[in-house]
Amino acid sequence: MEDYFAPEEILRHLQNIVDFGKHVMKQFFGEKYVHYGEVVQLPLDFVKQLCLKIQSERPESRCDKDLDTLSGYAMCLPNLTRLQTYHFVEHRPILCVEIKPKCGFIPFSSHVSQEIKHKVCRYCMHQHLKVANGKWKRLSKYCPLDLFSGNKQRMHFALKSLLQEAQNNLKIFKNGELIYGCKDDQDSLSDWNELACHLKPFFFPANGMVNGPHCTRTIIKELIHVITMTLLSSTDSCRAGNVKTVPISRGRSYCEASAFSKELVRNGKNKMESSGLPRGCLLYKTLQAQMLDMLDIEGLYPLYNRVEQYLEEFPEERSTSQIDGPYNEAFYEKLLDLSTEDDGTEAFAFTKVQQYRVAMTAKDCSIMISLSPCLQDECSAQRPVVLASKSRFTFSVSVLDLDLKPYESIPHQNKLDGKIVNYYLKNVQAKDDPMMSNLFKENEDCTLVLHKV
Ligand SMILES: O=P(O)(O)O[C@@H]1[C@@H](OP(=O)(O)O)[C@H](OP(=O)(O)O)[C@H](O)[C@H](OP(=O)(O)O)[C@H]1OP(=O)(O)O
Ligand SMILES: Nc1ncnc2c1ncn2[C@@H]1O[C@H](COP(=O)(O)OP(=O)(O)OP(=O)(O)O)[C@@H](O)[C@H]1O
Repeated sequence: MEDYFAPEEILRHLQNIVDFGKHVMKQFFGEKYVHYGEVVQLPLDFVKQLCLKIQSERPESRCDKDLDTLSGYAMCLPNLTRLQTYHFVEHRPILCVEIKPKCGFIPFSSHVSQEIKHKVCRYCMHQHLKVANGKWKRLSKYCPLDLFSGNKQRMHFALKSLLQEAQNNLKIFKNGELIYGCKDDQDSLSDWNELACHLKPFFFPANGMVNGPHCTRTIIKELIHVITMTLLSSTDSCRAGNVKTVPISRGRSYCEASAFSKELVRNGKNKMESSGLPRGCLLYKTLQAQMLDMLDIEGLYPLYNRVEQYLEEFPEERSTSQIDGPYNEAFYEKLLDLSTEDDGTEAFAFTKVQQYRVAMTAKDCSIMISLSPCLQDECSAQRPVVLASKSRFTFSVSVLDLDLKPYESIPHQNKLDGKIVNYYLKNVQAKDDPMMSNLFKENEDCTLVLHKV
């Protein structure tokens, strides 16, 4: 049975989304990166026609969610596949890369019960379960810890891996139209050739290159370089840069399952570079918000149960606790309390639950990078510019999908965490090369492990 929501409930829900962007995410991520939009009213006829028109374009897996055609309320957002920073000459071609980076850190919480969670990141573990469940056909070599490392070599590897297996983590748009990503049955080689054809005029406008595999590789390299540079750029400053935040160095800075880490070990190198992210870049801000999950779901779940018990006893407290909004300044202020010492109070449990919801949101958001070619004499100090070998781009970086994750999804998170870890332990780690994990131990503890010969 479908849920029916009264128009005023839909309006409240949409207003909550806007408020959350405006009062919370904008503070964490920065003014320029967040576009929270506004709630608008639309004629019902228009909404119905729109719904019919887009139905065939929606991914099948999302079609269980119906579009609301009854309330007449909708969210109006800028088109983030276009440049956000300036009113730019519209007829210029625009390239947009959308990345859903997922969780970029390994839990550092002492509540974690399985050692593997301190070694292998959730994305890499989850990959195996997703392939087993048929969500994707192949494992991806992408590891979020490489992308969030700030080390260019690791970032290049992560981006190349995303280009090889885009899954739902990478999309590329040209002039607002999807040209890459979102297909599981893709043959990445022929797809790269097709992608390179689209990209060639952007990166080699003088057209001095012939086609072929060498040309494709060169163009893909240029693309990866440009994405890396924009991801490391700091085009905004915000309050969270000045307030106390979770030290980014907490937890391990690499994931044992990353193909990049494994390759290093195989080549006899045991030093994993993590150059660190510049404080102003969007990746850094995303990671900061993700790290509001300080207790891990294992430490958080008992607190969720405490909140549940309390609300059962005092249901009227649900509105004062702001679980369902309003997501205003006061809500934001409460999120800044980073203490992890449990004093046994409901207040502590409420704060940690809300922080966890914000962290979950940041773990599932997407980054949009829009690039538009510009000429040398058009560059000015106010316009961020990124250089490729034979071209230059002005760009904007934005964050997308910032609706606060529901309180009700916490039990699901808890179950899923167990499933991911158990599947990995049973089906993957058990079969892994034991030599490999010994090498990692050497690297981690800086002690010599003597192997029997
Ligand atoms: O739990 P995860 O990590 O699988 O994330 C879900 C995403 O799957 P992914 O792992 O990115 O393929 C999932 O992505 P897809 O819809 O499968 O592309 C959703 O973003 C889901 O959010 P929501 O429940 O629709 O609000 C996401 O659920 P939340 O956990 O963020 O609620
Ligand atoms: N403001 C925007 N500008 C450009 N593209 C967007 C914008 N918002 C969403 N998109 C595109 O639409 C995709 C889906 O967006 P999002 O996840 O926010 O939709 P949703 O409402 O959760 O979808 P669903 O109705 O399937 O649940 C994004 O991954 C992105 O490619």
